[in-house]
Amino acid sequence: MGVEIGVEGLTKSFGHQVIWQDVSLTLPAGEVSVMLGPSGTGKSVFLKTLVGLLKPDRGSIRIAGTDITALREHDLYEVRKLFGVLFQDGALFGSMNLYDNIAFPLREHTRRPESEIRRTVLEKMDMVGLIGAEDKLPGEISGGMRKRAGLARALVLDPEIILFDEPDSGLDPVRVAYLNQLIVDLNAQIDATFLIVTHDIASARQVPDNIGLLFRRELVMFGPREKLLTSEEPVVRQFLGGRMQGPIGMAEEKDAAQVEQELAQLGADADPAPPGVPDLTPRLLPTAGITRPPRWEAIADRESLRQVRASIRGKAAGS
Ligand SMILES: Nc1ncnc2c1ncn2[C@@H]1O[C@H](COP(=O)(O)OP(=O)(O)OP(=O)(O)O)[C@@H](O)[C@H]1O
Repeated sequence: MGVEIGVEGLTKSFGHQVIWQDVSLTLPAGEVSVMLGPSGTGKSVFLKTLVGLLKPDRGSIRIAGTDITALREHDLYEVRKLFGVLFQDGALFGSMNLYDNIAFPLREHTRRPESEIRRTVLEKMDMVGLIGAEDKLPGEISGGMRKRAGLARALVLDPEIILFDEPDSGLDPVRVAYLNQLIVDLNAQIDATFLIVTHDIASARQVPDNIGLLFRRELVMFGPREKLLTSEEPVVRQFLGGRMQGPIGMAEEKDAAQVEQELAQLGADADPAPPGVPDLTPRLLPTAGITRPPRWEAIADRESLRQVRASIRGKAAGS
């Protein structure tokens, strides 16, 4: 069922620049978590720290019970095998066709025979809908296909944890919708813990079990999707509402006086999500036909219960 990642008091700086400090959270085993935050708040740095590519200044990262911040490079190499990472641009080798790109980790890290490699590569290409594109070069396919090829490559070593660095960047809304469905379907099919870094609020509303928000060098909040989506914390509401009014400024945080002035100007009426009114977008469920593990059955039951309640409330309000 994937592995749990426990982060405690994590701090990272480059020279005098503190990126974030005292970050504590638990990524529950097998669940999908999303990390949000304005540009430059250190989301990619967080992913790189989790996978051991960057060393934190302080704090611990427990993966399957081991604090990886205390490990030497050789042992970290073993831990990294637990991870599959989907980099922003798919990070494919431009001169290799998709088949060889996807086979690459298997040829590098295992001694499996080519027949077995072939079976695994085709299985993962099938999972991401790329069968038939084996001979294509990365330069010959669309951005969406490159992301899916990157995802197939992240899957070949059967990772326990998959990190997605802005999987939606550079994709049109329709491709983002397909990719989100693919992420949910994969989570139902494989036993892995997912962490997705994204700017896309629509994805954050529909896809994860948990949402976190990095801002002002801190983890403002991390918790179940429902908690964040109904939060009245100003930073969370501004970010999830995609609004200019609030503590988050164009280049950096605004000063308190400016925030007060804007909120006063805005007035309660203009706020699209007034306090106390939960805006719960329905959760994206695995495609029909995919066998759901008990975790997803429970999510689907909760979702249909929520829809029944919403329709009863709607009828009561209309009568
Ligand atoms: N290796 C490094 N050395 C020095 N500074 C770095 C390094 N890597 C990242 N930074 C700095 O850390 C800060 C956070 O960068 P990061 O890419 O993690 O932000 P982000 O939240 O992922 O941004 P975006 O949403 O725009 O991708 C930036 O100021 C960046 O310049």
